[in-house]
Amino acid sequence: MTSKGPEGEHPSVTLFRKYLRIRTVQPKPDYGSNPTLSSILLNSHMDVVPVFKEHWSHDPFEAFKDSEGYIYARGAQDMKCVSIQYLEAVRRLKGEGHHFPRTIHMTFVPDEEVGGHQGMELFVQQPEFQALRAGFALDEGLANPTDAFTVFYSERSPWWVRVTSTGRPGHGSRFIEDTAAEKLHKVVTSILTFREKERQRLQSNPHLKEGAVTSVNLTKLEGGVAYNVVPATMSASFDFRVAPDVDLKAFEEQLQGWCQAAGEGVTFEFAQKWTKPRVTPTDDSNPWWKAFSRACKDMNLTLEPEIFPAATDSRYLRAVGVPALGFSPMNRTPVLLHDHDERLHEAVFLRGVDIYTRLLSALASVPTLPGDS
Ligand SMILES: CSCC[C@H](NC=O)C(=O)O
Ligand SMILES: [Zn+2]
Ligand SMILES: [Zn+2]
Repeated sequence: MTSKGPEGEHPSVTLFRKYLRIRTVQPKPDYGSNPTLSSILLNSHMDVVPVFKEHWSHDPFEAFKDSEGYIYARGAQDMKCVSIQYLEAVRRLKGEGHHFPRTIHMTFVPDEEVGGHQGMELFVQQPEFQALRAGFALDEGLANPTDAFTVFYSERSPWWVRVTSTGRPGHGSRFIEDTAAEKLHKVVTSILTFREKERQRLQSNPHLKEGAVTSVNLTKLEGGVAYNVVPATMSASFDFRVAPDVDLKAFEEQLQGWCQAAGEGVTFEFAQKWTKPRVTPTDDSNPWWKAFSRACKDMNLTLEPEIFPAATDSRYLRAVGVPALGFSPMNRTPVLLHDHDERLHEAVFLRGVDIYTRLLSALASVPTLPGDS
């Protein structure tokens, strides 16, 4: 028996008819694609963050679907949804027999959640990456609880800073001068004062979104050996997320200034220091944005362009000159990445496949650009 297509036609006949529709007429045959054009890169990371199983309503690795259609799992939003949506959209386009001028590549990379140092950071330096000839990339975004979809055109730079303070040790019963703790306290106060200023700046200006200001959190305090021993060294660790418009040299000098003002023997070191923030233009000067936003408009989707508040692999792509947008098509969905009970409604997931299908057609059809060889 031969299987029949949706309209009862033999699939071989359907394929034959699709081939006939491609206008390969001499003297200007349309072979469908143009491998000299730069490609579209669809990136997603495979790793997920750890879970606190006891806080979950369902096993985070079972992908339980409740009676309403919510799928619970670590990675449901960040970002296994996107990986499968890419694959399904490409499968659909291939199944429908589409051919586009530009090649679409998909990358499934490791280690994004721990900084991408053995993942995308390394990959973009390899000849295999160059060989993809990526002209534009899509990567992850965030859910949006409203009807709109958020799209990210830049990111804040992660600066993970450890401040170490050294001072005079001694017996815990005495008023010792110049202790590590009091100097560290000064630095902590300076940094938390800066934090409050940025928080206020964000709060008082409705036009500013989270990613447009610099955030910082005190995330670790270390030092000390016993109640009655004044330690000679103590440290405080901070997670800074520096807005892309900040002068990074001046910002580092500010850090230096806070440490110096606290006294002798206060130094800082970096555990992460991103210094190449890039912005992908979101106006019609950027043909990729034009195609992306146009396709969204055609689907009646409302876009909210923003700066990604944390860090993704997009920063490595943008830094090597590949314009990138961070987009996870999840509207009417609370932002639950890295949270307990991370979940996604199946209808939102499926609509995402439709959205990518349209977006990919538009992006892979962007006509020849000056940069294309
Ligand atoms: C400094 S690399 C850390 C990358 C991480 N990415 C996702 O959460 C983040 O904390 O933003
Ligand atoms: Zn992610
Ligand atoms: Zn993540």
